[in-house]
Amino acid sequence: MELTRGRFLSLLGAGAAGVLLGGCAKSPPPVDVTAAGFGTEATGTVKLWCRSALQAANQLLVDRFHAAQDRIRVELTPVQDAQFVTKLATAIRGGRVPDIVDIDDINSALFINRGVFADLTPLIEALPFRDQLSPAHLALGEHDGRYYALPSVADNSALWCNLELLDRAGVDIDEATGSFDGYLDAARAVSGLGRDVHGWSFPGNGSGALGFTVQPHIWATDTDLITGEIGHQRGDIVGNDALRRTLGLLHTLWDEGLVPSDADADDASRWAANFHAGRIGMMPNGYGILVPQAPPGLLDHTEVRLLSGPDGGRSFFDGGTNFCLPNGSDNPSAAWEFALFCLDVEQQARLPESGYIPVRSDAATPEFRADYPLALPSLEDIGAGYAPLTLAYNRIYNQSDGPWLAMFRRAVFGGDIDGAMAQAQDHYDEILRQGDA
Ligand SMILES: OC[C@H]1O[C@H](O[C@H]2O[C@H](CO)[C@@H](O)[C@H](O)[C@H]2O)[C@H](O)[C@@H](O)[C@@H]1O
Repeated sequence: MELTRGRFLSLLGAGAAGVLLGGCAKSPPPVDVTAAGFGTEATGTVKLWCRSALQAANQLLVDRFHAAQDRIRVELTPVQDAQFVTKLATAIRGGRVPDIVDIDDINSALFINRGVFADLTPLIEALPFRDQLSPAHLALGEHDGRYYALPSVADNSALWCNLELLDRAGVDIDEATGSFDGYLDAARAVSGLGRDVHGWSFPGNGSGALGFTVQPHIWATDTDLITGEIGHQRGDIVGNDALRRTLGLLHTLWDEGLVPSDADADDASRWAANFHAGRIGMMPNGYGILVPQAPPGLLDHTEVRLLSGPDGGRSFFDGGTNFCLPNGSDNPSAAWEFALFCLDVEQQARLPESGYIPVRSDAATPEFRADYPLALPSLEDIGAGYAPLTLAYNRIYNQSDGPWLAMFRRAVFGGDIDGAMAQAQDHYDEILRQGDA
């Protein structure tokens, strides 16, 4: 389905629409990635936009690229996550685009459906490591059987476990982490260790962080909360048993005091502190949040598992970034050369230094396994990763006035699971209808 200008603007929100409605730029010609010599021996400057959260990771790659060759210089511009879509859309409308963007993978489809990114299919299909690339990242960059995005960096959620607490509570990590019954038994046992110790933790007022860490419990059953193809999507909320049981688990954890008592107010800014203090048994979270700030010693008795569904299964949020080349840029050939450099195993295997995970499963070399055991679980089971392909992700999950957080809070803190799901069904459908209208 081709996304009309009206649909595109409504998805971006009123602020972006106001800017973008100002003028009507002509569509630039698509980048021809099949031109002779494309992506080799290029010269000049590459303008790269990255998510500001990933600035350090991108800067390391740029520095190493500069050290490895002297034909191409990369100018890095960090852009706040909340402004990325609007700024890029504005640049596209104005006809002054960067050569390459390292965009949140869940936002790739917004632009791909508008037809403003280069078709990278022949380049991606020719990569010798194409089959090792993260399938979920690739899926977010696919449209009508063509690929418009190259996976670049993974930012995955998983379950982080404090083995010292689990051992003291007499809990076996594998029994504890394979089902909701296992989670609950273990959380009760760990919480019994002391007043300040809790079996579980979640940021009950952090919409995006909850989207990142709670949804995989549902995906582990091969179910999503959104159903249908872009253009015909609706919520799969009422009657979604995996969702109902997930909300039920989280309500029980709250109701029985198995999570910290201020979890209802946490917008994810205080989230990791209790785990770092050694007071949380199990917590869904991301590598980049837990590892860089961890106090000495904690990680020696930390293990990571993928997130389970109610009765088993495994999944994780396959977040992070994709490289995309906006049509109409000055130097796409050099941009692709830089992208390929970043995809080298040598570069990918160093991503945990800046808090991220490779997008190539073959980056799990013996050295990588020895150096970064806590980054391994999602890489070893890369096919279990998922992220929803929708144009409405931000409005449903990342905006704090969206239906996801409202459903979570009414169900988990209010205990009205059925009422919360019924209300969310209507709100999901409304947003998806507007987005697809
Ligand atoms: O929007 C999809 C993205 O989800 C993650 O971000 C969310 O969780 C973070 C905490 O884990 C939170 O700090 C952020 O505000 C949330 O939007 C993830 O970090 C992204 O890489 C992922 O693509």
